[in-house]
Amino acid sequence: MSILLSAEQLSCVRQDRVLFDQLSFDLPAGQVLHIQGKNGAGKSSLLRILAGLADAETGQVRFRGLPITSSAAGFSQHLLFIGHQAGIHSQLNALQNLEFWAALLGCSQYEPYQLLGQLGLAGLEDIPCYMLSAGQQRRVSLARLWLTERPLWILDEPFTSLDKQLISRLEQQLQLHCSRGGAVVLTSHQALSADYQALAQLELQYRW
Ligand SMILES: Nc1ncnc2c1ncn2[C@@H]1O[C@H](COP(=O)(O)OP(=O)(O)OP(=O)(O)O)[C@@H](O)[C@H]1O
Repeated sequence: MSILLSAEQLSCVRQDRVLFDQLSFDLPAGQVLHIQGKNGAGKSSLLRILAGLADAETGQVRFRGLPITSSAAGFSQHLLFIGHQAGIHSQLNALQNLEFWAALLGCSQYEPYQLLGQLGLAGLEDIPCYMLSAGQQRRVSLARLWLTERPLWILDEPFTSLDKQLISRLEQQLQLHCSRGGAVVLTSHQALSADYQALAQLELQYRW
């Protein structure tokens, strides 16, 4: 399998605390990398570095062999990053958020009502997102995963606020993405339950 993403000797310091040091790994196409660790261990910091949103103290990140800093704009075309925040426009409704992302992600072949139905949002299409529950807002946010062909997904706590049914549906989508040659880096405090063709675990130890 070809390597999509490589972390090489990454070190990260926040508030004079070394979160991780000399961290290296490869993420092949088809793999899910599940990053775990206690609160404050540095999981989100690592994801932001992998996504090119923050700098490491040392080391570098490569996408398909090239440093992501060599073409940040090019790299971002291959990446879907969903952080802690839902990242939705709260004044817009679910349908309008979908339209925005579909345009941004260059997706023209999708059935918005069908997708929202799949995500358990049927009947809620016209309500401004700020009126939705936390789990419903998370569902709207995750709709992006059904709208993109970008190969690399970096997802910070994607299962937060989701009920069991949606967790299962999301895991199916991750499996499908990997079977198509994509790869996923995610953080989660809970174990993954689907049967992934390639699943790697990385535990970040909390350092004082
Ligand atoms: N931008 C920043 N400036 C200063 N300190 C930061 C910054 N971002 C994170 N930190 C610190 O780095 C440490 C790790 O934070 P991070 O969010 O990466 O942890 P985490 O493992 O994702 O935690 P959680 O499981 O609670 O989400 C924390 O102590 C935090 O206060």
